[in-house]
Amino acid sequence: MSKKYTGTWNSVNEHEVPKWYDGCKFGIFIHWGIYSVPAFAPRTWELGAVETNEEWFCNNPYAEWYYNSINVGKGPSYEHHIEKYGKDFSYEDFLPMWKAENWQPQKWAELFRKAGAKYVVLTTKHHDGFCLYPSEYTDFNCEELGPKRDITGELTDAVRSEGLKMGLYYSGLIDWQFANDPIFKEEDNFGNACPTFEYADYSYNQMKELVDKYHPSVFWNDIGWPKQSEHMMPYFLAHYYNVVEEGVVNDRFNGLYHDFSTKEYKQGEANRKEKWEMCRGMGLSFGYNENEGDDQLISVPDLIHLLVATVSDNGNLLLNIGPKPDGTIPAEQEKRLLALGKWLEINGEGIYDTSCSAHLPETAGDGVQLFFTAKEKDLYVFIEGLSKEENTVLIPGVKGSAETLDSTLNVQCEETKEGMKVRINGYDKEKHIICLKVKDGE
Ligand SMILES: CC(=O)NC[C@H]1N[C@@H](C)[C@@H](O)[C@@H](O)[C@@H]1O
Repeated sequence: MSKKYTGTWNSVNEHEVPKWYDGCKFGIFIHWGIYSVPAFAPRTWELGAVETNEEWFCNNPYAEWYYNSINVGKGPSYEHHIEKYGKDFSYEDFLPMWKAENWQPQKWAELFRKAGAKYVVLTTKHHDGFCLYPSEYTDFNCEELGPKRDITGELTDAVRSEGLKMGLYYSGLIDWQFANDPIFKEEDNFGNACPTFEYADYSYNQMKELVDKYHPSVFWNDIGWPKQSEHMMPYFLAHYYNVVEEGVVNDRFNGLYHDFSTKEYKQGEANRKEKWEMCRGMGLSFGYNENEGDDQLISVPDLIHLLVATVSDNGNLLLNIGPKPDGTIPAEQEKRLLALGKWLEINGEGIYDTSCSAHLPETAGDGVQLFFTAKEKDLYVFIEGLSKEENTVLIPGVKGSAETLDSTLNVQCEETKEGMKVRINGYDKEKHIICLKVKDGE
């Protein structure tokens, strides 16, 4: 008999992070919307690298912020809009250009599976207020306008048919259909972006309809929760957990509640003692940005490093893709997903369903980095920075014998008083980070 939650903080605070979420380690974030049509933002900074002040909001690298980037009336996106579309061309005028004519949700889901992802999170309503599902509370949605399909419903079915979990993103506190003064700095709006009871009711009803229609395994709220309905939060969470027993939520609920905490690019803190999730795009944007070609995206080695470093620190990686308006995924993004999947085919045993090891990451000389994960008593050692075909690496404080997850490598182990000395033959740089399994090594 599954636990029944009541609408009280005492009750929902008993909720624990479900094992499936901790074990999944790698998910795909999808930002797809009207903003995918102009697909424009300047390539400036990673979130968290600079202050989110006027300079940030007038040079916003997030292409999904296009509405605000033209609403501020200055900066590269505004100038681009005036030059390319003219000052009388509104954001909503892009809607008929979002046709999704080549969209095949099953192909997306197959790609995510091949990438080694175990869950997906789709934007159902981003800050522009456009709904990627047939909401009962607004006609500003993708069944009535633009693609004229239930994007959320079709993708949810395809993702689940490929054996992945489906999560939904909702912009809880910013909705430019309700409040659209230009945002020049975070404190202007984020704290109280939509300050009406009308919006509080609207957003509560939409979040509940998303839970009831799609039973999302992850409810990924963004920005925050309306102050006017904060007292309703435990009721929503109790309803969500009662409807979706395996449900899990992030930490963007006004700091009042979370199952897992989030980092976004450089913003946010990770504490390995609790479950957290890193989300980022492959470039500086979540929405598709035509200014981000292959050379501007994170490299495959850096992507594999990000996954290993995140997982070894008790995190999940939620890696974003920004599809084009026709429903295709940019080739440079697909290439990276497939490369990650190829690496995970060989090394996934040291990633999926592992937990944090007592061993902390450390350097092993000659620029070699070590990362660790554990699975019951077995220890997995990730070795980054090998360069030669033949390498000798000392793994301090580790005893026993190691086998490599990559069967094309040859590994000999020698126990020394400092730890395990391993000789690795057959390395080449296409292998990126390699993984050794040390039976009973944890
Ligand atoms: C830290 C924060 O509030 N980020 C908001 C940010 N979240 C990203 C996943 C994207 O959806 C951005 O467009 C959004 O502003």
